[in-house]
Amino acid sequence: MKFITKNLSEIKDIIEYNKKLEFTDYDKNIEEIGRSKNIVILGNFDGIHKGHKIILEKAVKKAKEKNLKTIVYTFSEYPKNRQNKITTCSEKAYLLNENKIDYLYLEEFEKVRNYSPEEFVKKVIVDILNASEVYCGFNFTFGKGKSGNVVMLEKLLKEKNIKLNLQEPVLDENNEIISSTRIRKYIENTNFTKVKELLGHNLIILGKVIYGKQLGRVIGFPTANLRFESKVYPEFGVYGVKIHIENDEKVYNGVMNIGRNPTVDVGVLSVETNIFNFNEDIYGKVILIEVLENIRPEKKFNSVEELKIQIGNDVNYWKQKISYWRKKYQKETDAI
Ligand SMILES: Cc1cc2nc3c(=O)[nH]c(=O)nc-3n(C[C@H](O)[C@H](O)[C@H](O)COP(=O)(O)O)c2cc1C
Ligand SMILES: Nc1ncnc2c1ncn2[C@@H]1O[C@H](COP(=O)(O)OP(=O)(O)O)[C@@H](O)[C@H]1O
Repeated sequence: MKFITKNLSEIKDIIEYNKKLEFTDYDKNIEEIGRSKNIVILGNFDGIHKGHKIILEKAVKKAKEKNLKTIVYTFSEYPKNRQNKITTCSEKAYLLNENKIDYLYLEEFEKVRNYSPEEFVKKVIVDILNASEVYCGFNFTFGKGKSGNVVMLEKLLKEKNIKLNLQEPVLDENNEIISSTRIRKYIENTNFTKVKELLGHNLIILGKVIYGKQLGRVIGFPTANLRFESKVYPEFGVYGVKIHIENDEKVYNGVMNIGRNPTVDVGVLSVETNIFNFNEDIYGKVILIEVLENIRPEKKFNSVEELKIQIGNDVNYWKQKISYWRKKYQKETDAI
């Protein structure tokens, strides 16, 4: 997958994590997509849930049949869910690449926010994206103040000889519409069975390992700390996770704490993971965490000694669970 963006800082984590994702010149990529027609997929795609994946799959299949490229056109930072997004730009890029998209176009919202629906179709879909077909969901809106809906989009595209493929709502097992809003609630309530059912993958957290208090190693549980992003997190607490490390083929198990470390800290928000059977310096490396299960809420202990005992219990609990699953599913691999 290639990126079309002028804001490199938003995707630097994913580019470091996956060295195969080439970053090429903005102008060169714009020129490249202008050379032949493309399949364009429009939407915010927060989370890349099962509904999104169905649109992506259909678009990719069509592109293969017609020997065309797929472009996901989305906003890099969308004001509506700046604070409570499910996926950061880098996480979205990771998931879109998994779904075999050719180009990810990250648009600056400010640049197009005042376009009328007509202008948007002409300037973006026709002139820049060079679309032969467009895919989007039933509730897609566009243009100044969200003045355009899918009915208007279909009409405007038809005038330009572009076909619109509209995706009807995708339902979950209880016949409820799968939506980013519902998934956000399930994440906050730590209902990871539902999160996985609606996303079609485990909740992921991708980020660079930064320096913390350097106390973890002293109490016997070093933790790889990630910067706290403005996005939706499960409630403060301890979680069983899988960890993938940049440039490392292995998948590791571990336990993660999200919170303010009230026992020892003045309240800095942190996301930190103790990786099992691991002993390397990974400061500055990008890691990807898959969140599997809630173990317990974060707590203020009376002493660091008590905290240390409890972390030991958390680690043992999760290790036992892993060995139970390994036996049950007869898995040979290190990570569950
Ligand atoms: C599995 C696990 C559980 C944790 N639970 C708590 C907790 O309940 N309360 C708390 O104050 N800190 C908790 N922490 C965070 C520790 O306070 C933190 O890891 C330690 O202070 C080291 O921080 P550092 O990585 O910045 O050096 C937990 C950490 C881990 C790995
Ligand atoms: N098993 C492990 N789990 C997590 N980090 C580890 C592990 N082994 C070594 N490390 C390294 O140690 C660092 C964490 O040590 P820690 O004392 O908690 O320092 P900090 O407070 O800076 O995170 C990690 O960033 C990583 O580079």
